[in-house]
Amino acid sequence: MTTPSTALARTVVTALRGSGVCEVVLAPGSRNAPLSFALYDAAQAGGLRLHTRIDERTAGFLALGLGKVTGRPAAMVCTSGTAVANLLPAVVEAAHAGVPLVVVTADRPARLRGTGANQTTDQVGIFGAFAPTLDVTVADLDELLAFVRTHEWVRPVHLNVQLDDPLLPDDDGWDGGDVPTWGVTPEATDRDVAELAPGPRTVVVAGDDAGPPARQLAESAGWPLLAEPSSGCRTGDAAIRTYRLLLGTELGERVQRVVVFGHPTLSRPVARLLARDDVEVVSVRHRGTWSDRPFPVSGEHDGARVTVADDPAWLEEWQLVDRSVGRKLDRLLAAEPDLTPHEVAGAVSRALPARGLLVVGASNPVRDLDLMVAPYEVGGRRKVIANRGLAGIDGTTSTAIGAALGRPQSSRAIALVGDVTFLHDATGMFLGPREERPDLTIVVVNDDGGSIFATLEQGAPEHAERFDTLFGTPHGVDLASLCAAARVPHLRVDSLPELEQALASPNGGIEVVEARVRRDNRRELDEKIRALTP
Ligand SMILES: Cc1ncc(C[n+]2csc(CCOP(=O)(O)OP(=O)(O)O)c2C)c(N)n1
Ligand SMILES: C=C(O[C@H]1C=C[C@H](C(=O)CCC(=O)O)[C@@H](C(=O)O)[C@@H]1O)C(=O)O
Ligand SMILES: [Mg+2]
Repeated sequence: MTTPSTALARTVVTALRGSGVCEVVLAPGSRNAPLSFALYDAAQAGGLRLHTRIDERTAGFLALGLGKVTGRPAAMVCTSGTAVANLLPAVVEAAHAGVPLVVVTADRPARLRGTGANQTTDQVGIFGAFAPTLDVTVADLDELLAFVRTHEWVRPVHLNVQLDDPLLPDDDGWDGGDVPTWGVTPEATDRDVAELAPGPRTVVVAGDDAGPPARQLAESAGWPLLAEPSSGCRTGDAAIRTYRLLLGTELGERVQRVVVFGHPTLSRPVARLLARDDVEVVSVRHRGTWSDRPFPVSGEHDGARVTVADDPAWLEEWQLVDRSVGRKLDRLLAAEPDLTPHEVAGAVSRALPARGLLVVGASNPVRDLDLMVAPYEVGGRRKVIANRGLAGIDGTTSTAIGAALGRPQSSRAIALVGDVTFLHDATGMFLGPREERPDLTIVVVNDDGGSIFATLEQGAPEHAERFDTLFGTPHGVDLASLCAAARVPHLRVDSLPELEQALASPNGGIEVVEARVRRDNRRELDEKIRALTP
């Protein structure tokens, strides 16, 4: 018989494993020592893979990346106090994006709550509705299993484990114990699928995590597919590369109906289209909390299909114009004297082979990719993901490392991020010498600040005097030195051929390719691109 805290911790670990958790990210602490020892033993027994990270923010986003590619919850474990609060960014992103996640926090015993006991705060309910808390005091496996399994993998859950002294096991270890069988929740049978008739000039909008159903509808109906890079369906002949530019033309004005899948977040032209009162919007439900659409819809459904294909002339018109504007965009960029962020995104999208993994950061990189990705072939099994639940720039490096670790079958793993995004998660590169490292090329588009703001209202000349202080935030950080400090190989490139050469010859392991680009001409370049017409 071991100590009560060790017995409780082992029961919690058994419940995690009995709920399908195979990946656990641990941040070191003393109060969570019983959990740490139990996790170590379970990992040794072969029941799960254990990752250790010193920064809980990093741990949270690493677990998020693992969950995004496996579709099963990863768990993250930490000590009490501010460590718990550092998990909130990953929790709210997971909740809004519908990514499974289990948060396990060590806590002082309830008798100390409300006192000045060290490292003791109110951890029960700390994540609000984004991750309901079970305050764990007794080793009740059935209760734990019931709680962790009820969320059906579409939102995080929080186990707050009260652990009392003695915290360390007093036996020779644990064999991981017997693991309850974990059954996958059966697919709901009473799905509500909208039956759509041809006729209205229709486009299919595929936002983040829309998945193949959006493409399948567009292809069977013969409708243009406006798919964001992380939609999971930027594939096939119906996908329109320059849709965000075309929506501002006469073609876009003729749209009468939209079928929307996933979580569209990228562009104002799509947001404007979905808000138009002369356009009917049919919504296909997406995962994630707050799934109500922020625009009027004629109906919410679990799916959508057509009984007969529509007149092909409408799609053919979009395809013809798309090819024309795409050629003009490529010519415009090639005429620029310096390497442009859009060309970086284009090179990265071309370097992504079938079965490859691409993790793209918020801000301009995902938008540049949106303009530059020539739709991939169907069946290429490329996985392009982004943290679009809340479009944060935090934790992107960690998300990419987690996704690469969770998808070892990837033929190649690449991340495309901006410099501020990269700096925001610098600790994502701080892996201990015994930590598993994936092959991952992190392409950093370095324009020494946040260039997206230059393309927004605050980038107008009248704000120039305050712009860099408030929005541009130049930092002058030497990324080579930062990478050296983390012992991560770094290469700087200043031209498209250099970038293409770097992408064609990966080092292996985690590496950074820094593409230096301008930020001073971003607004002007953006305006020239937006002005392109068929
Ligand atoms: C956690 C978080 N903080 C702040 C923001 C606001 N924000 C959006 S984009 C951006 C700048 C990103 O700069 P960078 O990564 O260099 O990309 P660029 O715009 O230069 O392409 C900021 C601060 C955010 N989305 N998330
Ligand atoms: C920087 C933030 O997010 C803003 C980023 C871009 C959005 C945008 O309008 C891009 C323009 C386009 O692609 O068409 C902007 C928006 O949605 O209005 C976001 O607020 C931020 O800190 O919020
Ligand atoms: Mg930048």
